[in-house]
Amino acid sequence: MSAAHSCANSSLLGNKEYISLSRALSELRARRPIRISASGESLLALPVDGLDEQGLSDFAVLCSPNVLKIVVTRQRARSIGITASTAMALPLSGMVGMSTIFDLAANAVNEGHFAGAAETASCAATAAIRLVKLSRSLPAVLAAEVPNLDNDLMHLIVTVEADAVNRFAADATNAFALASEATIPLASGTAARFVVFRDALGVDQVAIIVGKPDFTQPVPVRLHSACLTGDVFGSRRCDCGDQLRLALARLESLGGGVILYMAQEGRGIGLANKMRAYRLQDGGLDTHDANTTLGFEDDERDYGVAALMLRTLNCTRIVLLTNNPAKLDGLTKAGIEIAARVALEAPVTPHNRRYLTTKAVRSGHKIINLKASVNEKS
Ligand SMILES: Nc1nc2c(ncn2[C@@H]2O[C@H](COP(=O)(O)OP(=O)(O)OP(=O)(O)O)[C@@H](O)[C@H]2O)c(=O)[nH]1
Ligand SMILES: [Zn+2]
Repeated sequence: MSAAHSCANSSLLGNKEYISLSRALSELRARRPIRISASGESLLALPVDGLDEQGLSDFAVLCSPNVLKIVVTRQRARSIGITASTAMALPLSGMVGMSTIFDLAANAVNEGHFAGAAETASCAATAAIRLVKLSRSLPAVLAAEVPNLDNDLMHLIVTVEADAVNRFAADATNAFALASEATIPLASGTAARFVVFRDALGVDQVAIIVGKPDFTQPVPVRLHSACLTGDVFGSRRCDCGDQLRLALARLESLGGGVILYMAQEGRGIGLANKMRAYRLQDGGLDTHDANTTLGFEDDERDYGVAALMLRTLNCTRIVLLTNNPAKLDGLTKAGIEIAARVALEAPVTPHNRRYLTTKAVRSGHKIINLKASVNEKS
């Protein structure tokens, strides 16, 4: 099989914009500041996630005398009591420490430490959040206007344009190449071909061709988002592991099919943030509100990459195994023809009932077992 969608040209002689963006992303992952420019402004930005007191103090010195702001998404702003329809920047008073900053970014309601009123985040600040999100960090950054300094340190800081960030975010996940493939015998006795794609951010996405599907007919496909806790360890908080095993058995009984195992842990927020969301759920929030309290969408997934993978496999007419209407919608919009949907109903248990009910009520998941089990009880 040959690569269908090669990565954006990342050689040194390639696209300069792409190179500076991927460098900026590496800087953010290493918890170092970057500079983001937009018309009329230039900001230094640093992710809140993973920052310690020393990092905060170094950043404050670097930005001095300019005021530090914390930039949060509209969802996070709302959860700390600010009416917002865009990302917001909150000026900080001089003496705040990391615990206050982290509270503002992700924890409790804490409105007492803004030095001034919340402002609509600028283009550069909004782009900073977008880039930080690509690194699977909490969507919150510290930002300040670039101080009027011309020293060696300033020259070391990677600079990107806000517009370029937006182009990069849209393109990077959809530019991917075939990395490798191999055949693996499964415990059930079926052979499966694991085809690994790698996107331009270095993230691996896997298509597992189970058995020998007939590609001249609509191919049975399970589009599955990674869930370490459920898929590997059988967590009872969700139905993921059960659904994965049901899907595999179903594909085998249908003579073969494809599992797209997507690196979209926690509905796209990443494993660390999923654990943060679980802690908020332990405090009483449901799975949707926990995501938005952390500043994310309730579901951050995009199914465009899955559609590209299917196209690469010559699999554009499918039977989709799912209860999730957003998957049907996402793949259809990306040009995949869905000949039929097959439900994938995991057992409802006391542990997962609340989670499944939220999915049914708030995301429209079609879960008949849930109704049956509710009726049984009443
Ligand atoms: N943020 C968050 N993610 C969760 C939680 N519980 C499970 N997940 C993630 O939710 C995703 C579930 O994905 P899928 O199994 O593909 O499916 P789905 O959206 O439930 O739709 P189906 O196709 O019907 O299974 C996985 O990425 C899990 O890691 C939770 O409480 N919070
Ligand atoms: Zn799960």
